[in-house]
Amino acid sequence: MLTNEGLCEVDVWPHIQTLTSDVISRTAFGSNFKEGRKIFELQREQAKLVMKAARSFYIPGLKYFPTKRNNSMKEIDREVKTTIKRIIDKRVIAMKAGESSQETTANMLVWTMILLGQHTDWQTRARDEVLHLFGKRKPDVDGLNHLKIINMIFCEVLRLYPPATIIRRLIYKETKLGNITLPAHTLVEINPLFLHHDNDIWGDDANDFKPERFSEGVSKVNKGQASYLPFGGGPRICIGQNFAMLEAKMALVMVLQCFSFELSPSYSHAPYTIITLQPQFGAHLILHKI
Ligand code: HEM
Repeated sequence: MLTNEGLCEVDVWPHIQTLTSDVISRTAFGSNFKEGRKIFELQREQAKLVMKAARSFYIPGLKYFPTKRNNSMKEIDREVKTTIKRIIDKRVIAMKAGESSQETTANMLVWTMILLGQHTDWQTRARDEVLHLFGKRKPDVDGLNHLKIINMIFCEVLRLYPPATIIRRLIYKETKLGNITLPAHTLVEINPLFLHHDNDIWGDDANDFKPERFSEGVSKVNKGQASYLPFGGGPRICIGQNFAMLEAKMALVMVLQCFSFELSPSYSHAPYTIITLQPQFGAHLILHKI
């Protein structure tokens, strides 16, 4: 794959998706990880169909008609259920949480590689930190917890490209929100993407990649408000956030130890949402072996 100059162009997006679904499949399904991975592949297909349905005209009752899309969705649903049942029958604990967690972690990693391919000064700072802590050694958990620059970078990536773009809450009793009174059973949608780009909260440079914002941790940035919500908040906050951060750090450290990279001219910037926030046309990078 490498040219004589030791570089090559790779769309890293599909590889990152394989990596994160492999990690969660092995963690959740143990020796049955191949079947687990199949579930994630089916779910990716399902997400595309759900988005198509959400973007088309709403006709009451249409979902009960045997259209091509409805039939495909039912077929995928059946296959996912049969596969999960097969795994449970073999007495392996299937972790339901894994369904979208591999996707969100993949999103965080891919946007990180894209942004570091663009902001190579931060890539150099991250690599210096990695080489200082680990050299070319395999990273260990203790060392991963000491990564400060990489932590700041991930926080800023999650601010600019929060994988979960919508958080929902169903209000169970009448609630006052500022000067609005919301009746019971109202569905409230919070959009972290808008919140994270709000100039009033983040300043005029809200759209810029500036990991230094997080140099003193997340709580300083929040200023006592819930203005930074990549993992949601409250009692239903993401339970996998530490797992995700550890996994992403491990992967990024190993990439930084082996390669330097920059954005390829064939990369085209098109964030879009298929349940989670993804790069529509992949993530083409030029890798240099180091
Ligand atoms: C960068 C990666 C991830 C992001 C950005 C993310 C984001 C989120 C968000 C926004 C929520 C909703 C929280 C709320 O409603 O307040 C959530 C819930 C959840 N996440 Fe994650 N997540 C990630 C990775 C993971 C991983 C790796 C796992 C499991 C290993 C996981 C398991 C869960 C579970 C089980 C919930 C539901 C919690 C509940 O309803 O009580 N997540 N996540």
